[in-house]
Amino acid sequence: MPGGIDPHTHLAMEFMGSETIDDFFSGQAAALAGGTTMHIDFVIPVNGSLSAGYKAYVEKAKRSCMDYGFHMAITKWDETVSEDMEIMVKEKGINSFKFFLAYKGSFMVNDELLMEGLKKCKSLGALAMVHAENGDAVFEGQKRMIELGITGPEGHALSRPPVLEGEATARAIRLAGFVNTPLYVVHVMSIDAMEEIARARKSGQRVIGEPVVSGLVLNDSVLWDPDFHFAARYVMSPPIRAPGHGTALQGALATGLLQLVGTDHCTFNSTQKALGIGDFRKIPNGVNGMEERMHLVWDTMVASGQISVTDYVRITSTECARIFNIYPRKGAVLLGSDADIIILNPNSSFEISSKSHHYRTDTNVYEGWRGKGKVEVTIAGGRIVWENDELKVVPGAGKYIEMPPFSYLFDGIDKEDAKYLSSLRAPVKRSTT
Ligand SMILES: NC(=O)NCCC(=O)O
Ligand SMILES: [Zn+2]
Repeated sequence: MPGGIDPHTHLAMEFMGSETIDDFFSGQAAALAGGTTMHIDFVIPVNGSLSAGYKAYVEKAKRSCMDYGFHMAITKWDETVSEDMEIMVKEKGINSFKFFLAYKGSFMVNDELLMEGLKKCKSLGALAMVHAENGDAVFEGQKRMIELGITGPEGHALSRPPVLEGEATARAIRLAGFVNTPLYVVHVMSIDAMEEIARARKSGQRVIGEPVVSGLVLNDSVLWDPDFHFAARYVMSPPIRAPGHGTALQGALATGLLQLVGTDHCTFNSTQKALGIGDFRKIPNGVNGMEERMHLVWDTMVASGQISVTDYVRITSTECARIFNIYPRKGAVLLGSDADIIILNPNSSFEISSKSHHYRTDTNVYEGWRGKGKVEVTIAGGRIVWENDELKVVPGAGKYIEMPPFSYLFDGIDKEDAKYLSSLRAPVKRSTT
């Protein structure tokens, strides 16, 4: 089957101490256990420029073992950002931009900035992505928890309940509808957000929903664990939800209400997570998933009989390639495609442990998980790169994949816009006499 494509990881959270960059480059094997291409979110610190960030990350990515592409996060707005976006799309092969509706005081954008970004994305044929949580309300929720004396990791979940994810998802969807441009909702973690996406799609709106492995297979009980260090490992945003959300998200994937599975891989080690002892707001957000995605989705959804092998290929590979406009080069085994192929043995089993994983980080949120369905061989670009649990490729072998704008999600938007304009019955010609 075609190799996995991870639509969403966080390389550049390294400026916050994340070790993801090492997982990706030095840890090498992580994503090759079934993944052949990854998509990296690349968050520029608020005072940096898009062009400078791009240059820096292109340089680092030269060490990559696997093919990769970039998304870029937009955290502020001015003429330079707008011009840089244009350069990124037209000259650098970036066709998606992420907007954070959460993280008040750092990455968060307000509605005005979001709309500027949506309009710019539309004009460039680039896909707007949103981290959908109401950042102002989360801030309020955090204050409430601290006032109640709730300072541990459970305060993280309690301060940003599903309703705040649902609200931001609905708002982003409506604003994207108002601008009439496609929208991609990253890390959908709750029924509330999923239902907003499903409703919008039913009405014909161009909205894509991406749940992530952690949200599909874990539940929030871990955040109530009496051991701070254990609980803190699971802090990510939006939070891992109460039992019931994950199974509903699996059902939505199975029935096509949600479209593809990401990881939002963004690891922090125990020392970094311990920064939040006594104040959950200081626990760096993020969990692993890059190395486990293909195995866990197979185990929980295919081995359990919930979806077919064809569906598995669609949600782990093909749909991502189509959305980011690199199909059929990626996401397919066809004449002329990149020959990215995995051989997954449904009868062999896997076990996850921080002792054997290929990340730099010292913990694994899926510790002890055993399951069925193991990727035994990964072929990238026609060459075996992973076999017998061994990496057979050297840093630098991965290629940068340019992603052209105007994916299928933009088909027909011009006609819809023309229809809208002709529906206005305005301006009304009036005589002033
Ligand atoms: N998701 C998460 O907790 N960490 C990565 C940054 C983000 O996307 O929120
Ligand atoms: Zn995010």
